[in-house]
Amino acid sequence: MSRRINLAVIPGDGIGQEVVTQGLKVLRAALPQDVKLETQEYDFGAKRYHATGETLTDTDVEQLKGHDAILLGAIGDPSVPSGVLERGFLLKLRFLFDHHVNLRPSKLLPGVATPLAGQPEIDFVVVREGTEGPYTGNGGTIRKGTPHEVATEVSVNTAFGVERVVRDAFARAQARPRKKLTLVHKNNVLAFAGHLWTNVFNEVAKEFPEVTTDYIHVDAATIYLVTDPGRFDVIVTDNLFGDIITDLAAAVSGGIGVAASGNINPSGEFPSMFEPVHGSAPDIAGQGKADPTATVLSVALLLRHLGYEAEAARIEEAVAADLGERGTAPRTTEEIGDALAVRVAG
Ligand SMILES: NC(=O)c1ccc[n+]([C@@H]2O[C@H](COP(=O)([O-])OP(=O)(O)OC[C@H]3O[C@@H](n4cnc5c(N)ncnc54)[C@H](O)[C@@H]3O)[C@@H](O)[C@H]2O)c1
Ligand SMILES: CC(C)[C@H](C(=O)O)[C@@H](O)C(=O)O
Ligand SMILES: [Mg+2]
Repeated sequence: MSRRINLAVIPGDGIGQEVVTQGLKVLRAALPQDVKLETQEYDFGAKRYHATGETLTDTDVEQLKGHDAILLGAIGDPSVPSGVLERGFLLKLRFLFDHHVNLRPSKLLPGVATPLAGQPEIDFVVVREGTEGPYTGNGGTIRKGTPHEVATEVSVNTAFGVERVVRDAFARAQARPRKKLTLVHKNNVLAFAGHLWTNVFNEVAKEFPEVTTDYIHVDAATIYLVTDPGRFDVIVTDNLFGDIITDLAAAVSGGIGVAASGNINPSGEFPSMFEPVHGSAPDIAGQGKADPTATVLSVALLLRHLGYEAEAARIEEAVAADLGERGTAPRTTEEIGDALAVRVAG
């Protein structure tokens, strides 16, 4: 295991800086003395865009390649046209660094409020494909701005891309106690892509006889995520469906403020990037209201990815203990970060 972590830190926009500061605080508290943490901060986001017109240059990409991992707060700001930073920075980086496994765990911890009735058992992982689907920018517009405008946004699904993420999801299901994998798609309507996903899923399933499998249409999946989330163990799904169901998954398992994610490049060819599922939350930015827990849990995913399992587990235990005792009195972003850092260090 490397005893040095060379981390790229991208606070980004809105609440990004606030939550990343707390994430780094907890990271420092979790690391043993002999692990040297080197961080380099990058100023990607709205400010840089307004100053230079750039979102992510070739030079930036080369520099980012030199890091062991990336910690991102969030990107996106009302002062920048929608999509410019999301596509020009975030998706560009996910694609260039081949982050094809977008890992989004959901666990309802004891004592944590959920809008669902009772206290259902929620402990599942969504493996969201991260480089294909309707996200690739394959589309166009004709007769723009006229009453006869036509817009297309093509969903790209390759056998190569689907197979590698499905295989990853099977391996993750195999490693979990329940060993269950659910394919979520919409193969009754999106027949071409749905056929490819279903076929690949069924083929790869033959290599994992211990894994129980099922299939659910994405619309029905939103029902079960609310009425029977305990049925899920690992879910594999395409990029857009995964985006949508993981916000819903967050909402039922403690809220968007505690939902973590990893954009993983499993081969290690490029650094993986860890970030909260949420965005830059301009509605609460700069007010100390953002919950940094999602970022802290993303730091735990980052540590696990780099081989620091004990440190990752300690962060998760600290979060579980803190959430269990939170009560209703509101705390600031910094107060939550401090409390977590103390628990982790203690
Ligand atoms: N990975 C990313 O960088 C990322 C992810 C999602 C959205 N975005 C971008 O962020 C901007 C805002 O998007 P949005 O409003 O659709 O989604 P959002 O996730 O930023 O906010 C949705 C709601 O959740 C709340 N929220 C989010 N994070 C929270 C936290 N840590 N603690 C407490 N409440 C929190 C917000 O206040 C808001 O009410 C847009 O520009 C969007 O494109 C970026
Ligand atoms: C901001 C946007 C590009 C992004 C996505 O759709 O993947 C976000 O919603 C997320 O969930 O990380
Ligand atoms: Mg999203």
